[in-house]
Amino acid sequence: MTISTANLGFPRIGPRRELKFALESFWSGKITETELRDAASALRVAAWARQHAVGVDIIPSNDFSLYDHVLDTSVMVGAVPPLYDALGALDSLAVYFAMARGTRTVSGDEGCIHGHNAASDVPALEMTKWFDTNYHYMVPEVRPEQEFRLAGTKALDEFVEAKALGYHTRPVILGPVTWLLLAKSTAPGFEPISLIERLVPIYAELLQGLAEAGAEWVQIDEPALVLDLDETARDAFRMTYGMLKAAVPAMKLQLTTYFGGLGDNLETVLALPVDGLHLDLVRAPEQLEPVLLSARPDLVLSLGIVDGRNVWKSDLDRLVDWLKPVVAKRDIVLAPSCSLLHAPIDLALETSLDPEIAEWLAFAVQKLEELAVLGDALNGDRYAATAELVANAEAVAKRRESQLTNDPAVRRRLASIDADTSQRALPFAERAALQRDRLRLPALPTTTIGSFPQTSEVRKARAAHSRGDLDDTAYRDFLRQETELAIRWQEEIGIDVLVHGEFERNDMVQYFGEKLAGFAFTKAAWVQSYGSRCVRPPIIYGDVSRPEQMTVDWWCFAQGLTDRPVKGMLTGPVTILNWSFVRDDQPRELTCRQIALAIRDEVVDLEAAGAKIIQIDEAALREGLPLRRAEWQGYLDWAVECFRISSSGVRPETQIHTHMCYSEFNDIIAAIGAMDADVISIETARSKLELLDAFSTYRYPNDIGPGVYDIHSPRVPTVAEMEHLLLKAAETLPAGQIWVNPDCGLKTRKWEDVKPALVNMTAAARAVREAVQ
Ligand SMILES: CN1c2c(nc(N)[nH]c2=O)NC[C@@H]1CNc1ccc(C(=O)N[C@@H](CCC(=O)N[C@@H](CCC(=O)N[C@@H](CCC(=O)O)C(=O)O)C(=O)O)C(=O)O)cc1
Ligand SMILES: N[C@@H](CCS)C(=O)O
Ligand SMILES: [Zn+2]
Repeated sequence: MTISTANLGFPRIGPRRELKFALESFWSGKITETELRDAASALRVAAWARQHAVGVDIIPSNDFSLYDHVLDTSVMVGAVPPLYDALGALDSLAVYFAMARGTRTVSGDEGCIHGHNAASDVPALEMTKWFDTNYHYMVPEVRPEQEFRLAGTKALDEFVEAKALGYHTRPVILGPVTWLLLAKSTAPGFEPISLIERLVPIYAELLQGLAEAGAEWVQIDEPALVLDLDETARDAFRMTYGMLKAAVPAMKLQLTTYFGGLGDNLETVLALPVDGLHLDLVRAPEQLEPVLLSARPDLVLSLGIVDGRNVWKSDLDRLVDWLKPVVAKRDIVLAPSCSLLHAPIDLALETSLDPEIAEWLAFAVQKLEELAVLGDALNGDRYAATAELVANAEAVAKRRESQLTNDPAVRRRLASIDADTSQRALPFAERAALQRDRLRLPALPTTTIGSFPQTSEVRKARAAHSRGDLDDTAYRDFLRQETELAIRWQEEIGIDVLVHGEFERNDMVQYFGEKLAGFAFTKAAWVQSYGSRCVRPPIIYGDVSRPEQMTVDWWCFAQGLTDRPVKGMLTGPVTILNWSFVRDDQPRELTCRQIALAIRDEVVDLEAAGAKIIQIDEAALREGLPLRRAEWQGYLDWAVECFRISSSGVRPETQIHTHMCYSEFNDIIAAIGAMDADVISIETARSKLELLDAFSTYRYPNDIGPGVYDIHSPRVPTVAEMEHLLLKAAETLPAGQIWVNPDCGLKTRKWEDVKPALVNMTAAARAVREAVQ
């Protein structure tokens, strides 16, 4: 029986974020298209060389993208909405980046995503989260009259590019069914999946081209197969793969699933005429047994056994023991559970981690090395792999036994919490009365979500500080100056509840990761979030606690400058958990409860320092929902409890806010209600407040700040527009329940956009106050 190793996708951003810098230079006119394309090619070449050097047998191509692979697929099949027609050829960079970022005739702005300004400008496509990851894709848009054509040659070009270098790759393509299931329709009631028969011939043509160029296998990603699917979607899978196999019999198809188990889709999948099937055995190890029982003997199984979504070394001995009986019976491919897009590239670049912790970790390159060792070990060549297996076993054992992961005080504290810990002392109505008396805010109070523009001066100062070129005092003074300017300006334009601006924070999760015990943070472990934007998720390796205050000094400084209330500003436990690499040696909910207690400590200290309002952001609570509906309630129960643990240590007169972006609340509105925040600010501007229906139908009792200003666009909303939205909100909700704020934080915007927008927002609030009182 043969055993080979495969990769499903390599990180694209580059070990030193070369793609980010090339893109941003191109967008600001500093480099040409040729220079951008050269930089992209250099990254692909380096990635192939690296994977080859590590010993991966099956190396992917077309896993690279200049912005997003879902957008690449839309362009490939000619699904470019007519809005972009005038901008150039369908496969031109002008059209591609217009779809990704919108166009803008005013000053060049790297951060000007998702927006447009002048009448001739076009908006970007909608952007949303890729399954349950922190990666965002551009939502495909289709119409009932949609026609497709093979409009892009990227998959073929990259296969040929690799081949010319001597790498015989397996091209990766996003499958047609998943692409359509992710698409949105411009016509109400029209189901994009009904276009499947028109789309499949384009894929057949692509496969034919790849086969003629010499490709033997193609990896077709269909992660939708791990979701709850109806019969229409299952029929679409049957029809698609039947048609593709019949059209291009010579091409071997590897159907690739990840982010979960096939569950009730298993029977459908095993009946498809594909040649290979990839399973995510990290998320769903239990599916191996039924697959082995029922799969055709000639179906090549690709076993995703190395975690592509986390940073821990695999336990190779355990995997060898588990897989030995399997490889004795059939050909298999060993692979990461999913594309390595979601992992940082190379642990070797990370020079300042505690060596004890570094020894427990594997980033993308190290994960591929693990596969090579496993391949050797399972190929009967245990001897060749012995040294690596021994080293791996030692590292795994050291992590298991390490004192660093275990803090008895945290465990004792967690064991002592009871129902009161997650319960405010009074119900909302009574708290609200006390808060009204104390805060004396006008009707429809104005506020913002927390961050103000992270200008390049702010980032440069922080970079200089961490390099040691700017001392602590100079850095602190610089941040104080920025904070003071922000406070003065908010007072000047008449915002009612102020924020300090978050200038001291590199990121809303990483900042806390750097201050909490049990977390390690990295310097170079970037993971793409969208386009050129990246994050460095902190690594939760041990029991979490808060050794010292994290935000109180900054809040005190800001509050000391003004008589108006300044919000304390924290990231909530669920969001910190969902945007970190989480330890895999205990349930996630246990880690989340530990974070919740740490955040609670900060909330209590902010109150003791005098904060009357404290915001605990839970931007990632909604997106953390499991992919299968049957698992939602279990997650929501502990997620809501964790938020409540973090927010319930304060007196009734202290007002707790929360904020959620990417809000699609209809199906979880009861859980949002159960969080019992005094005020919730949500993203609504883009949906023209449609989201408020969920709150009004549910009779959400607490206060709500529906975002009236779409911060994803540099466009300055007019007073009339925001007035209209507020009046519309007042038709749906009692005016006394409404706050006035933007959709989200303003860190990616520029001051020149933010200032007029917030001036208009306060004017709109004043006008509506008069109208509704
Ligand atoms: C709300 N969002 C967030 C998500 N996840 C998070 N962990 N955080 C989030 O805020 N998920 C959903 C969305 C995703 N949205 C975004 C929005 C913006 C970014 C972004 O801007 N990322 C920055 C990096 C942010 C950061 O860590 N900055 C650091 C380091 C800055 C840096 O690059 N410094 C340079 C030197 C600077 C100079 O000289 O100019 C260097 O180190 O070389 C900081 O500010 O200190 C990005 O640039 O990609 C991400 C997700
Ligand atoms: N307080 C954060 C929340 C973003 S979701 C900010 O304003 O950037
Ligand atoms: Zn937000």
